[in-house]
Amino acid sequence: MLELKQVSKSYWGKKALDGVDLALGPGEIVGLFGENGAGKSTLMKCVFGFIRYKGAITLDGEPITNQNITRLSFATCEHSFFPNLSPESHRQFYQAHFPTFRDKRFRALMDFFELPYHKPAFNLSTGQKNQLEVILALSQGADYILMDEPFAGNDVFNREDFYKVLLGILEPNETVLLSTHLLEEVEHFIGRAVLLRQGQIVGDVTTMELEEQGKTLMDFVKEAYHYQSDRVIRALKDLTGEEEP
Ligand SMILES: Nc1ncnc2c1ncn2[C@@H]1O[C@H](COP(=O)(O)OP(=O)(O)OP(=O)(O)O)[C@@H](O)[C@H]1O
Repeated sequence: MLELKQVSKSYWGKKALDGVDLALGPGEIVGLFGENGAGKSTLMKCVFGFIRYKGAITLDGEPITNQNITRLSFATCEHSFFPNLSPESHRQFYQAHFPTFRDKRFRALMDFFELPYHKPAFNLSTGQKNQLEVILALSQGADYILMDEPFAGNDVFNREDFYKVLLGILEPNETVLLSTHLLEEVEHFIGRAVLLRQGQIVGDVTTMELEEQGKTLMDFVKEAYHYQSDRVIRALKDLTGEEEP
């Protein structure tokens, strides 16, 4: 289990995460949602120890160190691959460094996305770079796969088909935490939705619970955010100074 207990993070005195408690169990596929600046990327960066934070993050009760960090993998829209290396060189590097590397999955996903094996990563398009990032995170052989807006800039067919493929290849003990703004696209892929607002968890629900309540993921997010549907009209009125007809 990946567990965050009372995790807080401030940047220059301003809170980005505020007392977050979250536990992810084996095999869960969890969507992490929230408005821009809600703290989604900060939460993931804390898990990997990229930034300092207050509170505790543990993996099966142990702190995350060099001993267990390979049980986690990360796909970020900021990209973490080596720009000068080709996908094939990444494959060889991962195979040498991660005993759990899933070569068959790597090749299957490379074929699915039709990525070139021998082109340096910096020569790939933005969408292809995202694909390589995701392929590496999924092939590392990690138990916990965290993805932060992995497909910002990818076309809709690629994204939708990818989620279907992902559901087909994930093994029952693999856990995914996926941050995205594309609620509708991942609604049928995830089993649980966690909602962040101003650094705090304001919603945590399984998709089965939503179904029982007859709600969509969008309903849930709007409710938890107290979304005001007249926001646009009010903003336009303020900007143009015009009264409503
Ligand atoms: N390096 C930084 N220095 C200062 N403030 C930061 C830094 N990184 C993030 N922040 C601030 O922390 C808060 C949370 O940012 P974060 O990137 O975690 O949000 P997010 O939910 O991932 O947003 P988005 O959906 O826009 O990617 C924001 O107010 C942001 O401005």
